[in-house]
Amino acid sequence: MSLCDVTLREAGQMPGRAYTIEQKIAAGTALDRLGLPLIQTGFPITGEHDTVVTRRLADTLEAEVVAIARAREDDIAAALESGADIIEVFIPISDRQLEAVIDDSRESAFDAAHEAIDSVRDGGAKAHLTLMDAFRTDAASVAPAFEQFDAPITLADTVGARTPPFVAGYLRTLAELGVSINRVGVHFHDDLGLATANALVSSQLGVDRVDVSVASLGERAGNPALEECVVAIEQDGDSGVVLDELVPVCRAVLDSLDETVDPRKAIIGEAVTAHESGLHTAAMLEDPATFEPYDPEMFGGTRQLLFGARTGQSAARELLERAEREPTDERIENLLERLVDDGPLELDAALEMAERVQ
Ligand SMILES: CC(=O)SCCNC(=O)CCNC(=O)[C@H](O)C(C)(C)COP(=O)(O)OP(=O)(O)OC[C@H]1O[C@@H](n2cnc3c(N)ncnc32)[C@H](O)[C@@H]1OP(=O)(O)O
Ligand SMILES: O=C(O)CCC(=O)C(=O)O
Repeated sequence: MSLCDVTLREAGQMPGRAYTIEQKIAAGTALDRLGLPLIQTGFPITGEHDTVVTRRLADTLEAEVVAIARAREDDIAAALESGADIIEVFIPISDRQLEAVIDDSRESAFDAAHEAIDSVRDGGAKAHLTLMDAFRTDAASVAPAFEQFDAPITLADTVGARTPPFVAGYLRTLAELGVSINRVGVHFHDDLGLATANALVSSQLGVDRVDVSVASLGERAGNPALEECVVAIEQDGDSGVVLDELVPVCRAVLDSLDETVDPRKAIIGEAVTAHESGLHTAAMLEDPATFEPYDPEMFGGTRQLLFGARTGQSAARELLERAEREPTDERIENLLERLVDDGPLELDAALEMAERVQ
């Protein structure tokens, strides 16, 4: 399974955003440190901005650079002009989107996609196909695309309407209809807060490609969070990314784009690897895994043990022992009082206090 990062293209669609070319180049360059196979950079028909970003990143990144295009000659020409390695042609496939977006039939959309894919290949790029709103389309209407097109096909939950049980059932139905799941890519949105869960279910069922974005940046509620998918996949599998760069790269991308996340954001929030509860810190001094799901350092993050008003006798005793002081009852009480007054303190500062306390 390959992860495709879509941050640059999806984040650029968020209302009010006007990233500069240099911001996107910095973000794309940082992303490349993760060793991702695919980085989607933009939609070149929208203008010079996405064309320049795509061209510069296609010239410099190790990852294959993906540009998107409608199934139209002008879009394909613009995408080819941008120098993208892969051009991802997208067409609507649900009845609702066929009517409202292109006012045409599924057969005509397929015909346009065939022509577009031929043009992409004639122009020297690789072609991928995305079926918009696929997850709101009867599987029997989606399965024929896998017979008709030899390109990799991504199925999009364009409005983020689906749940993990639905996604699993949908992919199994496609398999029963003869589709090889290892040809399927998936693109989810987080409108129900389930994009990451949907991505993981798809990954477990053996899809070929999963689209992700840093901190879920993307249209409306965004996409599966890159950092959440990587850490979750790594619990029992291989995400294929450079693990100890994960947190630094995600933060570098956010900095480049001038985006912030809540301190409590999973994996990359500043607060999510900090612990102050007395029962937890006491046990974590012995064995950090007691109260954490993964070692943050494995992903380039840092664990923070804090000592203050919530510290209990066990942790105070351990601090004194580590500071090579006899943990008498009086000393434990004094240390706890000092921690209430001056805390919360990080481990080193708490140890210094334990060294000095009467
Ligand atoms: C699901 C996604 O996230 S897709 C990406 C969404 N991103 C954006 O929309 C980026 C910002 N958009 C834009 O800058 C503009 O909308 C542009 C440059 C893309 C297009 O602008 P315009 O040419 O003025 O057209 P407009 O936005 O009205 O698009 C409608 C046209 O696209 C056609 N179209 C829409 N989707 C497709 C498709 N997948 N394949 C082929 N044609 C399509 C419609 O049929 C319609 O064609 P018509 O003009 O011949 O009637
Ligand atoms: O991923 C693409 O190629 C565009 C389609 C998309 O973003 C979506 O359907 O949500």
